[in-house]
Amino acid sequence: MNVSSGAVSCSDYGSLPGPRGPGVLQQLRWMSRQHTFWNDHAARYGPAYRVHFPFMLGRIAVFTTPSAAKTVLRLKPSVAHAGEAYKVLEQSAGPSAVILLDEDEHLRMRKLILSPLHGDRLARWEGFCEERTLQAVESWPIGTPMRLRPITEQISLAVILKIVFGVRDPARADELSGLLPVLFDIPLGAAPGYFHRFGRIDLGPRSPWGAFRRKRDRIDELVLAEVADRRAEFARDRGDEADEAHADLLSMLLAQRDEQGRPLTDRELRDQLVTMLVAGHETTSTSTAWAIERLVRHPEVLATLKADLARGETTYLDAVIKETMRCRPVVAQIARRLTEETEIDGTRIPAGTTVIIPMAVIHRDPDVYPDPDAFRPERFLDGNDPGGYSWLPFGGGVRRCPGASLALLEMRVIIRTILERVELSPDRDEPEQQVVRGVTIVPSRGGRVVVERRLPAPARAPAGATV
Ligand code: HEM
Repeated sequence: MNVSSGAVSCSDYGSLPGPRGPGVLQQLRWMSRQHTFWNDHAARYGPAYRVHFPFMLGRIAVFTTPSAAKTVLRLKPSVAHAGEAYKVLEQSAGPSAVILLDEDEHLRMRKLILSPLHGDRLARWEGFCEERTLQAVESWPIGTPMRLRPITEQISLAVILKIVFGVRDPARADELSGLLPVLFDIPLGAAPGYFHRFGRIDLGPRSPWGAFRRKRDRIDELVLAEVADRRAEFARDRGDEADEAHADLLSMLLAQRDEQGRPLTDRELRDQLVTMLVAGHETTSTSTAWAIERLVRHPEVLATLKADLARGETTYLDAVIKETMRCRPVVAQIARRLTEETEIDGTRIPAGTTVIIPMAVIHRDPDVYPDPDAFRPERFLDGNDPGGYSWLPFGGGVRRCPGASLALLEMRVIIRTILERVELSPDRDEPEQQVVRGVTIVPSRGGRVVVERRLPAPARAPAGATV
């Protein structure tokens, strides 16, 4: 058995409190309001409780303290399987996607996809991101409410398409961009197909699963056509990744060989590419929209940020981003399936149980974040940062989001560029509600703002060169 440190006496999973109602209702409630579900239950049952989702995960133990998060995220990869816990994503991501693998297979694939996401490689995308943001800002109407989230989504999508494919064929990239939302904004009628094969009944293009499947098949065709073109290109000129034309993920994956000298299969390539495209833009664009949603409703924070940016400083901007991701985490929880009985915060959790760490609750712990509803970036300044396992928007341990540095870079560039070029106000005073869209939590009205006026370009060198 795995044992967490610090436990004095130990209780069993069965003694954990939790709702008595049917599991189906528990799961439906979670699906409609993930963050509220975890918070309401924590308020009622305390820092450790159990729930049951019959169509997904089954028996679940929920832990809401930073110390439990630390224990769970430091468990050996052979004991805590994230791939198994995220199995519900298989219909979008594909069975060989890095997020669905565990242990050695996971480690191998993760190493491969990390190559283009290293800090020093990322700087090259900064100029492209700024350029796309400026193009978008120029077309914004003055005085008319508009939704920010679709705009930030387009910017992040353009960036991730460049990083993943390098984009040789713009028409293919455009068609792909239009189709991708079906993989994360899952139509209600197709949702049962994610949980069970009985939900995957194709009654033609107008049936929910039929429509979903056809779009997914078309995405696969487009991705595989790109893979075929690039395999041919690779065989011809063997790209050097130092050369800009081969700095994308696909070029890097094409060059990989396993111990037997075999390249990745088409299926493996498709699953990594699609996962990166989806995971790599929806979360980032939503977080960016939340940051602006929070800023326009907190004029004093906005003024401090603008003054800081005008001095060429980005410390406060980083604190604003951290505070946004604390109080509006776009992913509400992370999960691990235990392969062995494990003791967590003094409770023995049997093998086969899924352990959930809901960031949506940890980020609101008043002992760590006093007055948790207040939007206060100062919490993260001057050594106040509680750090460690209290701030987990990107998850943690060996499964920590590999795109975190890219996401933070994009958020910095997009927020700074927008604030330097336009003066924004909220379309109404009330904050936007947090609503579930697929696997992320988005602003209920899309992050609506009004452009009050345009601002003159700041006297500052543009960000790194355009790729
Ligand atoms: C604000 C933006 C983002 C947020 C909040 C976010 C959040 C997360 C979270 C919570 C996880 C699960 C971690 C765990 O279980 O411990 C994850 C995994 C992952 N994310 Fe992100 N993510 C973001 C951006 C990105 C970007 C930009 C990319 C790609 C470029 C990306 C690719 C992935 C992948 C491939 C995984 C699976 C990693 C693995 O299984 O080893 N994400 N992300």
